[in-house]
Amino acid sequence: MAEDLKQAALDYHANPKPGKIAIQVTKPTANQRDLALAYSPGVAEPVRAIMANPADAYRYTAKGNLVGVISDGTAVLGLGNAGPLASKPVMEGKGVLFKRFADIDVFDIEVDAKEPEAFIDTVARIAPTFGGINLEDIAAPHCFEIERKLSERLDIPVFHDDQHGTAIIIAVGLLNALELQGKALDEARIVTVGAGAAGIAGMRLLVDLGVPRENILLLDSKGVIHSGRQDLNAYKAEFAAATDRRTLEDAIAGADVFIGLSKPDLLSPEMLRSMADRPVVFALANPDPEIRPELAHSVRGDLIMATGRSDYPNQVNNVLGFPYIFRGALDVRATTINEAMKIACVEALRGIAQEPVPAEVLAAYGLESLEFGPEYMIPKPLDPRLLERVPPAVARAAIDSGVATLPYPAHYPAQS
Ligand SMILES: NC(=O)C1=CN([C@@H]2O[C@H](COP(=O)(O)OP(=O)(O)OC[C@H]3O[C@@H](n4cnc5c(N)ncnc54)[C@H](OP(=O)(O)O)[C@@H]3O)[C@@H](O)[C@H]2O)C=CC1
Ligand SMILES: CC(=O)C(=O)O
Ligand SMILES: [Mg+2]
Repeated sequence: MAEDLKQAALDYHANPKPGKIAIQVTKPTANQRDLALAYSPGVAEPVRAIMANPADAYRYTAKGNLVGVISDGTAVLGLGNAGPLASKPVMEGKGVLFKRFADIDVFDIEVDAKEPEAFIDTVARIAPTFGGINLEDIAAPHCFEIERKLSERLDIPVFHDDQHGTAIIIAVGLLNALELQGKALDEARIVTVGAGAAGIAGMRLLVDLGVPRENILLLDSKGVIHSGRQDLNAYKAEFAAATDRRTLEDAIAGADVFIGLSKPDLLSPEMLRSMADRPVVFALANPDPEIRPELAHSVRGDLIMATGRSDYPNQVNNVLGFPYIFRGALDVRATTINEAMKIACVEALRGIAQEPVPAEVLAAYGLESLEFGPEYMIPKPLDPRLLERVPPAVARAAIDSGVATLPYPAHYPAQS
């Protein structure tokens, strides 16, 4: 990152007051009567109502529009185990995105828990506060157990964003990028570096969407995940390939797609040169991608390139997913976020990128024109159509798949 952007980022977070998000009071507090309603004695009435009928918590408290963004700080972006305290700017950032894009309130919670059980117990104990739990930046393999056990224990949606949010956006981007490159999803040879939360969930969703497992080579820090390895956890073992290829250099030769969910600068110019014609390169590590777009474009002119960042075209980032998935899930009070809801989100997002771009999106990005193509194959985060289209698709899928407890919202489609 350029030095001036680094300093600007620190200033942005520090001034005019520290952090990026604050709490707002939503009811009058001007006089004695207001206080008598807000607090004692008035507050006892909703307490009594909720004691008699727990569902009244959704009527009388902020629970129904409140998501817990919760991390243990073990996989903060691509910066590794930064710890819970240093994860707080990212968690506040997710809160900003939830609020800005889907009007969802967030408490960010950073938990100092070394073991999954301690983390699970902490989240389960505070869960009554929330309408949903967004787990963030929790390293594999603990993230899988944490999400599964919390989902079993709680009757509100529990969603590990780095797994499913990322997987959904990768699928959207890949479907559109392959279409532009004239390649079929079920024929493309895919090499993914990073077999953690994002890598495993991303590949699982692609398999669900029709990618043959044998078309995927997955790599971790030790190289290709192959059937001869004795050091694989159960999640990596799902993708163990019968192959002689061992390194990224071996794996990438002739591949159609590179997906990076790992660390900076792992894809060299020579490796990029060795890929098939018209490749797709998603270098998604944040903040520094597996290959810089400037470098990639200087190596070959026939690629479609995406990063996870806001300052390049084609931002493949879970910001396109989690605000709208939770909006749809909360609005029908879904008990979980299931595969049908994820796939509905993929379809809704995919279509938006293929349609004409509204003037307000052009204005937000300082562009004169933009159309579906190599430099625009996924919607821009500031596109108001995201809120209009994605929550309805998710809500409908929740209803159709039987996990909604409220009917389709009368006020849909939501407007930004
Ligand atoms: N653009 C987006 O929307 C998103 C991007 N990401 C990015 O993906 C990356 C991973 O995140 P996440 O899955 O949550 O983290 P995890 O900690 O769960 O997984 C990290 C994975 O990266 C692998 N890895 C580390 N170093 C190397 C290396 N030198 N070569 C190959 N593989 C390596 C690890 O290998 P091993 O298993 O051997 O330790 C592990 O499999 C981060 O950079 C993050 O910013 C994540 C979510 C969303
Ligand atoms: C985008 C995101 O969630 C990550 O890089 O971890
Ligand atoms: Mg994350």
